[in-house]
Amino acid sequence: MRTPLIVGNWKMNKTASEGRAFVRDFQQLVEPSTDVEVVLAPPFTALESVRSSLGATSRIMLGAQNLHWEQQGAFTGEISGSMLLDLGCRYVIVGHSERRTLFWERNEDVQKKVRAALACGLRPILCVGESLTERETGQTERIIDEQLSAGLDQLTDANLKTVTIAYEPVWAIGTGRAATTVQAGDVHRSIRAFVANRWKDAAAATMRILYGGSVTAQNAASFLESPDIDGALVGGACLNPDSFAKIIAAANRNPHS
Ligand SMILES: O=C[C@H](O)COP(=O)(O)O
Repeated sequence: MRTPLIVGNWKMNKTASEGRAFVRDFQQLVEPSTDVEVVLAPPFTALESVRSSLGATSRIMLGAQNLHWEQQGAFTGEISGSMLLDLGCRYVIVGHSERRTLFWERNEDVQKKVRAALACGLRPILCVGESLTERETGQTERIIDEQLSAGLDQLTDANLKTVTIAYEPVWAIGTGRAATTVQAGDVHRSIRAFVANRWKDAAAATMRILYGGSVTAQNAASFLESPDIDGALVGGACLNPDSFAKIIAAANRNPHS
């Protein structure tokens, strides 16, 4: 049984006080049941206000959008996993395509970040996905296999169990042009097969694979009905409490076994 996971990646949006206002409205619309896990991933500067607004008993979890691979030291402007853990984060997004393309993160960097997250007890959400050119030139599978090979390299079974993969075709992010459910379903199936071949069937069976890229309240259900799509990594549509709550409701209606 894979519990659906819906993650809202706020990217560089919302101040700390806007984060408080979001939580106030959002909690009136949704308090997740045991059938779906919900993670809010605000910018670093809003983590504390979101955490305190959610309250100690909320089932809604906190995630971060990035971390540095070192625990501490002379890395001006960076944030470590243990700092995030101390702020109440349970999840951290690693290797988002915006980090890879705008901030030059390489597979080697992503690998170090996944390991650093696991070492301090955070659950990494490893993002993979192809660009439009890579899809059009038939390289989707190769690119994703390389990203998975680097990100999951040498992880123990216990560690693999706490990793989530997010498939985000770069051409679908923020464009309003989501992948079709068939396109997403095909890649999700091949990610699961890759994990099964390379690691263990058991790891592949329990690993959650999220779809991300122009997910909306309108199209979420069609993705979540697909047997290999275990949730969503949502950007634009998570910034509005109402549309994000509707995406969560779609996950609640589509439990996977
Ligand atoms: O992390 C979220 C993704 O990049 C998707 O963003 P989007 O829903 O705005 O396309």
